[in-house]
Amino acid sequence: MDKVLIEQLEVSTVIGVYEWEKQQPQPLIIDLAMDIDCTAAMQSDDLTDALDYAKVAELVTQYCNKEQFQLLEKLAGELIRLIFTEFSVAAVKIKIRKPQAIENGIAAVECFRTREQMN
Ligand SMILES: Nc1nc2c(c(=O)[nH]1)N=C([C@H](O)[C@@H](O)CO)CN2
Repeated sequence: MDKVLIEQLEVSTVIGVYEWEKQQPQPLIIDLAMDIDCTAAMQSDDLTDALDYAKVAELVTQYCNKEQFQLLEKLAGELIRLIFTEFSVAAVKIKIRKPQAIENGIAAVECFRTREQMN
């Protein structure tokens, strides 16, 4: 299966379990890998036959700006659901890094779901 990727997308969102984390946004870095058949775009050279990664990046950024969750896992699941709703992709892998979470490393979650698994 072909993939369209977005790597190291920087977003800002209110996220965290603790009260101090709920007071202001913090940065997250998101990697996305979306399974999609690129045959039509290969043949036509037309963006309307492709998954427009700029539109996915804009949607994800805007969603993070306005929503608020406690866990990275919840945000990952909601972003996967949103991408399946808006775009014709067969599967999504998402990795969300939270650079400010731990002092001496970078915490992250990585989730993969097919469209069938989300139905
Ligand atoms: N698996 C997870 N563990 C933790 C999360 C999370 O979202 N998923 N979040 C926190 C806190 O919000 C932490 O980032 C504060 O530093 C702790 N563990």
